[in-house]
Amino acid sequence: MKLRIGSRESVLAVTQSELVMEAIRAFDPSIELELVTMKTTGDKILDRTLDKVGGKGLFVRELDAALLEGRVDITVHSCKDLPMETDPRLPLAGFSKREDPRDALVLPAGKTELDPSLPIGCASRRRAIQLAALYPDMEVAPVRGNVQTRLRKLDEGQYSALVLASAGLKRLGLEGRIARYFTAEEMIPAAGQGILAVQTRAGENYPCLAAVTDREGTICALAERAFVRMLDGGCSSPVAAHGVVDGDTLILTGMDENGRRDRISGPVTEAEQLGETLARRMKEAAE
Ligand SMILES: NCc1[nH]cc(CCC(=O)O)c1CC(=O)O
Repeated sequence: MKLRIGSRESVLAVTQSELVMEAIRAFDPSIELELVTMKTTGDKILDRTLDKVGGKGLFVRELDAALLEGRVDITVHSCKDLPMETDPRLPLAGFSKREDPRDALVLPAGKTELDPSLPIGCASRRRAIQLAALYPDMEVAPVRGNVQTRLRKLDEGQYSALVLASAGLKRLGLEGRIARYFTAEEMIPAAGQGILAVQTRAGENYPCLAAVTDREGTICALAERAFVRMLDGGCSSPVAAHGVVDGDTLILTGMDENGRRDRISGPVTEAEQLGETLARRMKEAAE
């Protein structure tokens, strides 16, 4: 059997797809794996922040098309880049074990302190809202591009720091660049941050994907995504959600677009309902 894996072409996306390929290979070494990389709209438009480009799923559209047209068999995504609504023709077949979900502060190479005369580079409204509370005196300016591009802009002196996902930095072997971790309470992560999602075509069944799928990753992805979906937040909305599994209990913390926070807990078997209930409760409180 041969399996073609569709991925964005950034170093991080390829590294993540290789993690999935390794798990599949360990599960069944007889499966022939081929990585097919492509640029997505989100990779091509680099001069604007993505909420200005509009439209959801800027990092997935081309991969969805390749999957629908049969040019690839599965696609690998950062869960947090996926739109909250999924095309019934392209179900999410597995969520991985979660890498560190926290956001992190990265300083320019050689620096040990924030330069107050330069902005913190961050293109996500979710991060910007929470940064304002953590660093009330610092300016925030947008930065785009893949992780390597952003780090280059940082090191060239355009920013005092960047806020990036620890997960991406760790997977790229760049953990050493992290100057400060924000706890998930200080900065609630994006829904699905640190989790990989595997997408397939409806009707296809790949038993090897069991090797990629993780119980806690799945519970958190489902609950966090349900929360954001119910609040009507896309992948570029400032809405944040973070789940923690403790035995059979899920503790889910959410933030709405006004920066209000709330928390719910309940059985892991009701992950999506907990996300929806928390969102409904926060909507009502905001009215
Ligand atoms: N939006 C870009 C993106 N998508 C996934 C990650 C990191 C990996 C992850 O969170 O799973 C990143 C980079 C970042 O936010 O720093």
